[in-house]
Amino acid sequence: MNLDVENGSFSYVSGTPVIKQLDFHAASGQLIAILGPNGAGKTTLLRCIMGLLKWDGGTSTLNGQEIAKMSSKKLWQQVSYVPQARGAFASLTVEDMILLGCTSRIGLFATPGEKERQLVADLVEELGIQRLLYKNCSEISGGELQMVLIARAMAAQPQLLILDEPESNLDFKNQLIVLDTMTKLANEGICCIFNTHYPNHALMRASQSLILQKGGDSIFGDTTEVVTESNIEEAFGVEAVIGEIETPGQIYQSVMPLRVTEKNGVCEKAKPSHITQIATISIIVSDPALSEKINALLHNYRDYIVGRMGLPYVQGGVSIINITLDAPIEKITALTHQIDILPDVNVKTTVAKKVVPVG
Ligand SMILES: Nc1ncnc2c1ncn2[C@@H]1O[C@H](COP(=O)(O)OP(=O)(O)OP(=O)(O)O)[C@@H](O)[C@H]1O
Repeated sequence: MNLDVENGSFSYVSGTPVIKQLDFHAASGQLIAILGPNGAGKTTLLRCIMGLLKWDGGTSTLNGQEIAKMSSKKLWQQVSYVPQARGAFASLTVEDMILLGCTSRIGLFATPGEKERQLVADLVEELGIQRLLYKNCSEISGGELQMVLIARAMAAQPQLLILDEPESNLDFKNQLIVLDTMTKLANEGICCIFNTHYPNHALMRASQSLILQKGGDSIFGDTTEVVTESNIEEAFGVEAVIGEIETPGQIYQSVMPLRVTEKNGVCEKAKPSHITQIATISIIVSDPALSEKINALLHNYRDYIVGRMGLPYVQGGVSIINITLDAPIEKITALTHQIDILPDVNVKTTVAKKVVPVG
């Protein structure tokens, strides 16, 4: 699956752009976060991508085919959308609401069979909402409805899952369930794109991020080059620090907002360093199926890798990979992050104090 937005521009009112000349690429297996202040245009962007709003200029294509020219049947067989869980919802049971997600595959007037009911049972179990199955959607909370809408979208078994603030409204546990579910789907090859108000969630899970600013400017790339302290300040007008929280199993990056600065400049990707540093990255993988994904990631950084040692420790049920890099710090950080967001992988990077000027 490949989704491409080329030169996308949109405004509701002529002369007041919401999105300006956006270029954006998403592929199977990616989990992509879209960030930006309230009213920047994140929902508008999702709606433009899916053809629910018409770009003023530019196109979205899915596997090379322009979305605006696709039949809605063909589009919704491949794409599922989870809108924000606001407003009134039809008086359906949770089970029937989730079964609706199957209609793009089995047809609107077909009766769902045992296979579809089993799929719904599996989904509610995965999302921890079994207790809601026979309740009415009008009698559940906003957060519960959010989980039901995610289950409905997953029931369609899409190639591309687009979610508008899926973790808003949810408590810590359900936020993690949603993040884990999106991560799992991405690792199964689905592409997930989600709007979020949590830069931490982008840092924890997203391989790529897009920040949309008020006025339509945007920046897109690897999460570590986009979700930076300076871009948070430019886009949100908030001074913030990105720190690390170390647990025995993992190091997490976390954003702490400090104060309102009202700065409102243009976001930029982190500038490449003119020095390289020697670093070792130690990886412990407990799921052998992930080795292929890690190899593909390492291949992208092959120009910087100066040493590599793999040690399958079968008795312990893990594989240990040690990588030595000579690379600009942002490449070291980016590779560490790409590995870190994989499930069942521990990664630890040590950077040597000596720095080497490039050239
Ligand atoms: N149908 C509409 N007609 C005119 N203006 C609109 C319409 N929908 C949204 N807007 C405006 O477009 C801008 C972007 O709105 P949008 O909902 O896409 O932002 P958002 O980034 O998703 O916001 P939030 O984070 O608050 O959910 C806002 O200024 C909003 O007021």
